[in-house]
Amino acid sequence: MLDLPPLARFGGLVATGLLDVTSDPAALDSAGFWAVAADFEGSLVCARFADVRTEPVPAPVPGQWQGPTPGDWTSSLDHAAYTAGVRRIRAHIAAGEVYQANLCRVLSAPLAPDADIDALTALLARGNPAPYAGTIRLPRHGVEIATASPELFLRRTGPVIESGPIKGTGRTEADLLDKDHAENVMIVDLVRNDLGRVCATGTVTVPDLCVVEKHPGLVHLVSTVRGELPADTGWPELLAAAFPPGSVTGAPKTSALTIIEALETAPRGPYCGGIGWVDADRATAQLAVGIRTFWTDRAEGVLRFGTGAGITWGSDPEREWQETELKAARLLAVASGQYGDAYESGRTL
Ligand SMILES: C=C(O[C@@H]1C=C(C(=O)O)C=C[C@H]1O)C(=O)O
Repeated sequence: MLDLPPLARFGGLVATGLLDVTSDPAALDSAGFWAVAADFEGSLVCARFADVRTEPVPAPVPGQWQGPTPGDWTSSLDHAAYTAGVRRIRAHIAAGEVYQANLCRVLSAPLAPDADIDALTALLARGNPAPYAGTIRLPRHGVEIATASPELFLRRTGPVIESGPIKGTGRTEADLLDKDHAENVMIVDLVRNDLGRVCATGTVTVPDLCVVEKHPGLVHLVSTVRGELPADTGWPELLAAAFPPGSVTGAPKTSALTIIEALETAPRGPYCGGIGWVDADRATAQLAVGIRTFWTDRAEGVLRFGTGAGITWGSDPEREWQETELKAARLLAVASGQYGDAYESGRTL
C-alpha cells in the first residue's frame, strides 16, 4: 500500500504530525488544529495535526504527477442522461415540488497506484489558482483530496460565521443572465434560513449580494451571508443546520435532496461536501464547498472529479450540460499534466 505521510494543506498553510482522527464534530470545539473533510452524504473525518506552519505550495516536480488524459474520463451521467435529468427537474418544478435543484455528475479515470494527490495540488496551484485550494492526504483513513474550490462554505472568526454561496456561472460576465441573479438570490434565502437556525436572532445579514468574481476560465456570482453564533452553540449544531451546502443542493433543501438522490447515479463523496480547517484554540475556521475537487478511490484504482449545475425552470438542458463541461475542462487539463508542463517550460498559456 502507498504510505504517504498524513498532510493537510490549505493555501499557504501546511499541517503535519497527525495526532488523532474522529468523526465526532464536537471535537472541533475542543482544542488544536483540525483538517476537516465532510462527504456530501454526511460522513465526517476530522484530523488533528500537531504542527501547522505557513509554507508556499511547492513547485510541481516534472513527472511526479502522472494524470489521466482528458479522454480517459468517464461520466456517471452521460450527455443523454444528464439532459434527461434536467428535463425531469423542470417537471418537478412545474409540479411545485422544488424551485431549484443542483444536478451533478461524477467523472472517473484510472489512477496510477503511486499517485500522490498533493502533487496534483502543486499543479492546480499554478494551472488553476483558487481561494480555497488545498490537500487533505490521510491514506489510512481513505481520504485523499486535492481541491481548487472557489467557494466558501463556512468561515468562522470567533462567534461570526460567514458563508459565500455561488450561483451563476459564465465564461464571461456577459454570459450571466437575469436567471443567474434569481438563482443566486434563491440560494441566499436558503443559506440565511440555514444560518438563522443557529445564529442569534437578528444577527443574520447579507453584506454582499451577487458580486461578480473572476476565476480561471469563468466568472461567478457570489454572495455573502453572515451571522453570529450564541456562546452555547458549537460545530455539531452549525453543521446540522447548514450541511450540505445550499448552493449544491437546491431549494427547498429537503425536496432538492430527494430529487438529487433519485437522479444521480454516483455518490458525490467529498465533492459538494465541506473541505478545510478548524482552529479550535482560536475559534477560527475556513471550510470550502468541495467543488472543483479531485479525490481518489483506491479500492477501485480511480481518480474522481465532480461537476454540476443549478437547474431552475429557466434552464435549457444543453446549456446546463455545457456549464458542467466548462467547469471541468480546465481542471481536467491541469490534472492531465498539460498546464504543468507548459508552466515548467515557460510557455504562456
Ligand atoms: C456544482 C457545481 O457548482 C455549483 C453551481 C453553480 C451554478 O449553478 O452556477 C456554481 C457553483 C456551485 O455552487 C460545480 O461547480 O460542480
